[in-house]
Amino acid sequence: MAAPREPEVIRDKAAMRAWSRRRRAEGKTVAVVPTMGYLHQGHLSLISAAAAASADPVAIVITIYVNPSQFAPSEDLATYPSDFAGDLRKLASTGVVDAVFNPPDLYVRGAGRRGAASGGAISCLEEEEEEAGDGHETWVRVERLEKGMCGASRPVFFRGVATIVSKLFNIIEPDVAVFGKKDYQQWRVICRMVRDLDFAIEIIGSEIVREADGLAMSSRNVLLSREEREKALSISRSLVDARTGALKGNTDCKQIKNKIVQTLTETGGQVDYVEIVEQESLVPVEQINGPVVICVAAWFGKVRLIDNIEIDTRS
Ligand SMILES: Nc1ncnc2c1ncn2[C@@H]1O[C@H](COP(=O)(O)OP(=O)(O)OP(=O)(O)O)[C@@H](O)[C@H]1O
Ligand SMILES: CC(C)(CO)[C@@H](O)C(=O)[O-]
Ligand code: BAL
Repeated sequence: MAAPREPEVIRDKAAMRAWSRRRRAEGKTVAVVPTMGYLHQGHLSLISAAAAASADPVAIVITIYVNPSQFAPSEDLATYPSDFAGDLRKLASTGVVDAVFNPPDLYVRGAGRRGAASGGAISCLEEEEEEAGDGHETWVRVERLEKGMCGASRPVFFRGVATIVSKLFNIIEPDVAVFGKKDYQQWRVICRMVRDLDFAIEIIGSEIVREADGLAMSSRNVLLSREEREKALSISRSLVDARTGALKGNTDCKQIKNKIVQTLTETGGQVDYVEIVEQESLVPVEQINGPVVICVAAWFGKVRLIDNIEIDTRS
């Protein structure tokens, strides 16, 4: 384990790009871990994956930026948890993080929005509706992969994610970027975007880190009441049961999905979706007979949680 070390905090994009270029000139591999902050052990596991990404010395950059454009106006941008000082302490304790990129705002705001709203709790969707001005208007879309699952209930989510990740890639110019498989569809969307747009960046998908009782770690978990958290354990339990069943031959997707929906509903969750899809294409399947992933999103109280489990009945 490395000795604790304070990372450098960089807020300006030109300074970030210059920092990154200096590290590359020193012969280092630059690895980035994009996050929205309120860091937990899941994020720290991505940092470990970044540190192990190359035999060359690795310069690790964590981005902490709550991207307004991936939230629709009805979503939880305003209540998204944050604790920058706590995040810095956790990052320092790893001893391997070199820089934190924490910009105040990464969007050019139109004339009507300049000043007061900059960086605040405002969705770019709202801005588009309110002004047809000179603000940000360029979007990256991964047209098919963004449509189902989380894309169905969060209409601007993947457009916002693909756009901000492209911007971060253009600013930091990393060699490697690490994403968690907890956000499975997001990881696949980024992989496809990188392939299609020829970003010269290796994308690493890192395994889900769970609490001891199985709950997938997530920044939003802090918003759950004790009762909601207890009920939310039904997500990981039902996924593990489905996997165990599938490996024993219960491979009918309709039955598996119905069972998960029933379990989540009976424990007080409100199901957004349960889907069983091919791992890479995210195309829904009717029968499990190859590498698939079961993806779930469900509300417990006011908190929407996602989780998934990969299954390959051939292995
Ligand atoms: N439990 C986890 N295991 C592995 N990776 C994770 C885990 N939780 C988050 N990540 C990854 O960390 C990166 C940053 O995610 P983010 O900052 O949104 O945290 P989060 O815990 O997913 O928050 P949210 O509550 O918004 O879902 C993403 O690539 C995400 O997949
Ligand atoms: C990738 C990301 C940092 C883009 O804002 C975000 O969606 C997240 O934290 O998963
Ligand atoms: N981890 C995904 C970020 C979001 O839910 O907006």
